[in-house]
Amino acid sequence: MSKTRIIVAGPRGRMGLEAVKLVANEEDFELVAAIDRKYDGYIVKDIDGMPSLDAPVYTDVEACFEAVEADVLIDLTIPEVGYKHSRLALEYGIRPVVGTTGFTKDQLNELQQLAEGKGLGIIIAPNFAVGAVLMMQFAKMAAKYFPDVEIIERHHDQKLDAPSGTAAKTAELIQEVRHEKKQGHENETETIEGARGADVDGMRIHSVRLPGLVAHQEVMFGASGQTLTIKHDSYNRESFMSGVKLCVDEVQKIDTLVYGLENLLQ
Ligand SMILES: NC(=O)C1=CN([C@@H]2O[C@H](COP(=O)(O)OP(=O)(O)OC[C@H]3O[C@@H](n4cnc5c(N)ncnc54)[C@H](OP(=O)(O)O)[C@@H]3O)[C@@H](O)[C@H]2O)C=CC1
Ligand SMILES: O=C(O)C1=N[C@H](C(=O)O)C[C@H](O)C1
Repeated sequence: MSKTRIIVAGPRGRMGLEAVKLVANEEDFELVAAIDRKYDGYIVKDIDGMPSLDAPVYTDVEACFEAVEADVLIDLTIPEVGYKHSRLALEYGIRPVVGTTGFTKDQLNELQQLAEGKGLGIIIAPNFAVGAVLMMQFAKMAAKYFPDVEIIERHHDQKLDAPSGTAAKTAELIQEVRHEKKQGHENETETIEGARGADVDGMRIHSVRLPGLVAHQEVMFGASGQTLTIKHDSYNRESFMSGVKLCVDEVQKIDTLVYGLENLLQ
């Protein structure tokens, strides 16, 4: 069987480096290029801290897609760049697996249309950790019975987007089963702006950013005389890699956009 030919965008990042290591360690995967904004013309193994791989590095994405035959692009960058990479990848017949968070609904719709037009798969997964996906699913189940809910996500202080993609996705899943409800006292006021967090149909999202954290989320439900808390912690970035591998395998079998790893789990 031939190997899956993979391009990683963002290879020096916290997640990108872990993804490069995954590709290096999987027998069925081959790194055919990396997209990096600083090391144009290098070979991956010549960049400090990278595994010993001979794949070329490109800064110009189109030049990369023109020159390199690839099956899958793994994107772990920033939203504007990840969106641009995904569009171009689809144009070039390469299937994107996107971990980058912060895409807008319009961007998701556009990518879905493009993927379907081309008959290609694309997977956008706000969280690749299986435990986090289960946490979101359990939260959705609980929200049917507990409409009062606050999401508290905690991340390292280098994270750019707030709320996290996982929190946004959790809120979307809860919205599917929860009727809009303003929580808290009807006359509550914020004496310091933002004290009650972000408001999604009346439910609240709180984003904590501190050094020392990796990626953590609690979904807390309350009802008369009881609370229920569903919690997930990622203590390192390896926790995301089995999900990345699953997405690389699955994206080659589909011809539309899949948003969320839960859609791939049996
Ligand atoms: N789906 C999931 O399970 C997970 C998703 N994420 C998401 O993945 C993304 C990356 O996270 P993380 O690895 O922690 O972030 P890092 O900041 O560590 O890495 C981001 C990478 O993107 C590159 N980059 C930044 N700006 C540009 C640009 N304008 N053009 C090209 N490359 C650029 C950076 O290069 P440079 O060093 O030069 O800035 C770096 O290599 C985030 O959106 C995060 O939310 C994170 C963890 C899990
Ligand atoms: O930036 C991160 O670190 C993470 N980003 C994703 C998100 O925004 O939900 C996934 C995970 O929480 C780690």
